[in-house]
Amino acid sequence: MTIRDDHALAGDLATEAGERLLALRAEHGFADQRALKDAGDLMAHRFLTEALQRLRPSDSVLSEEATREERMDPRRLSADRVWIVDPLDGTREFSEEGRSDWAVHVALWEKGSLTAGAVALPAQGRTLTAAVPPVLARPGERFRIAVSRTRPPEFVRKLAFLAGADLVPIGSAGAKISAVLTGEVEAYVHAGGQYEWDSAAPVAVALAAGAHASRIDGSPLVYNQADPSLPDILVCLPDLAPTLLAGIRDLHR
Ligand SMILES: Nc1ncnc2c1ncn2[C@@H]1O[C@H](COP(=O)(O)O)[C@@H](OP(=O)(O)O)[C@H]1O
Ligand SMILES: [Mg+2]
Repeated sequence: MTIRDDHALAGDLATEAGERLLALRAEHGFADQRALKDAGDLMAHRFLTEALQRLRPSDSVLSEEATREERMDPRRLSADRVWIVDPLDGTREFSEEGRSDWAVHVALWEKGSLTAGAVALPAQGRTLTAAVPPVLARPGERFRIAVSRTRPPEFVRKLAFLAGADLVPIGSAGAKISAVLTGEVEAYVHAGGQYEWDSAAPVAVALAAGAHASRIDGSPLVYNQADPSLPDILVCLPDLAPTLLAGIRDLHR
């Protein structure tokens, strides 16, 4: 790979890591899910961090699979450019045969904002990018809210009831945000725990597409913090944001 612009690099790296994960899945099989998860996380992390080290040697990297010391490296906090990557988001789903709700996230944060991002959905055969973002659908009468398959927040069921929406369980934050952007659902709500790498790349794509993306209290999602915890998020079609934010506020009173 030669030196390319940051958008192209994000897209190429996410796509290539995804292709390697598909090959690993085919080769490894699903008999030992724990081993498949670990092998996928490690292989994709190594591929992305080695490629970024080679192609962007002066940039910092924040990866889910880095060691605690690497994640706490103070140079990241004073850096102008930080790649925020989740080598395998939806690790659980990656290890389940037939599931396509897992993703590779590659985002670039520069001086306070996300300036490039790509989400590869290898088992869906596509990569969404902030450079060429999807065209958003218009909301219909009734709408759908994507939630975690395994950790749906308690209040989201009530929110869906109040808003007249259906809940759609999907694995991976990247796959859920992508589902909002491609019209499979209209919103994604999460609370109770998550990290910067779970949302940076899909949020970069969502914002470029003109979707709403914020914390569930409506405040901005802020990246490259000392503590990478970013425990809650709302991504939705822009017309639905006022209703959903008001509903969430009422349920938390
Ligand atoms: N309560 C929680 N605490 C920490 N991480 C959480 C979480 N809920 C979801 N996540 C992370 O967010 C991603 C999407 O989760 P889910 O599929 O349940 O919606 C997963 O990333 P990884 O697969 O990269 O670990 C998962 O670990
Ligand atoms: Mg993740």
